[in-house]
Amino acid sequence: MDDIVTEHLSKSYASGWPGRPPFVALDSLSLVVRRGEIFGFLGPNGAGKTTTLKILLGLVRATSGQAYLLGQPAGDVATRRRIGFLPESPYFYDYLTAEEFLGFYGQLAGLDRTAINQRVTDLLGLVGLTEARSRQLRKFSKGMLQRVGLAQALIHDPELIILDEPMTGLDPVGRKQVRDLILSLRDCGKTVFFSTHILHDVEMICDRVGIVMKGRLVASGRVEELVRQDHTQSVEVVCQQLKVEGNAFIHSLATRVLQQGQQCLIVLPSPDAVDAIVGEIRRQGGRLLSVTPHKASLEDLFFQEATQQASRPLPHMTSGRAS
Ligand SMILES: Nc1ncnc2c1ncn2[C@@H]1O[C@H](COP(=O)(O)OP(=O)(O)OP(=O)(O)O)[C@@H](O)[C@H]1O
Repeated sequence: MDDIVTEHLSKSYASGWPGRPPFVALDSLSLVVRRGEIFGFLGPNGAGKTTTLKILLGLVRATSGQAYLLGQPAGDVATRRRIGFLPESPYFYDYLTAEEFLGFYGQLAGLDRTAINQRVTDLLGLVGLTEARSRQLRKFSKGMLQRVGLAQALIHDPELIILDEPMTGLDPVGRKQVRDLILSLRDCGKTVFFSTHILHDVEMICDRVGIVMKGRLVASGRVEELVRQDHTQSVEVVCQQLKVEGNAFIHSLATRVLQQGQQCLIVLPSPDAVDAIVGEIRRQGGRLLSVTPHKASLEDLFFQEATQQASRPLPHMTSGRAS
């Protein structure tokens, strides 16, 4: 079962200037988030992440394309009750205590007093804020606020949880706490869809990832699969007692050659040339010390896509209506 499906989702914003074409924030974005998985929606600033999330939640209307959540069209009111949402910059009522804040959202969700009390206790425990139950939110750190915000998104025990940049602005400890929370939500059978521009968080916890750049989904899949697709995997060969200067054969195969004293580092663009280089090192009387494949990371893939997208002109609509 798929919890989120988007089909050719596009969104253009009116430019606000007469004669200037609308700005295309989303360009035919199709993705699928499966039940019970953690899906990271990764992209740089302005890529269209928040726009996508707002469309999913029915807060913004797509210019074209379809979006379904839990099998129903995005914006469906009954389905909204089964979804939890943490916005990028949530507003906190400073003078409420954590308990009052969550109680307020419990009331909005239509829970009765007994259910609210139980839920608030459970959630404060889950997010590690039991001790701060009666403390006003104005006395909370940023990390604590983010965790109470997450508790707010979970007050009605939703099946699908959508989080907009939940780790942004947190220190490493705060980020780990939020990551652990997301993992524990998956353990409880929830589906989590979160946007971020922090690669490390995606690599650490996501089952699958979608990379969005300039409104387009440029890659999607399991992190290992995406990285494997990347053919730029390089290999570092380290050897001794080899004079590389003037060796045209080595220079023709290597992307980088560094001689430091007796030691020499040869970087190859792919594993294909390893045999030839090792043979040449031996022929020249060198001593092979190590051959280390450099596994391409999500970061490499991200930057590769970013560089390609940067050379693409900004999307503008030439016709059609923006809303
Ligand atoms: N209401 C709006 N009117 C006009 N342009 C908008 C509007 N909302 C967003 N945009 C533009 O659409 C593009 C995508 O914005 P969006 O907020 O979806 O990106 P994002 O990936 O969430 O970025 P960030 O990580 O900075 O929050 C940006 O260029 C933004 O300036």
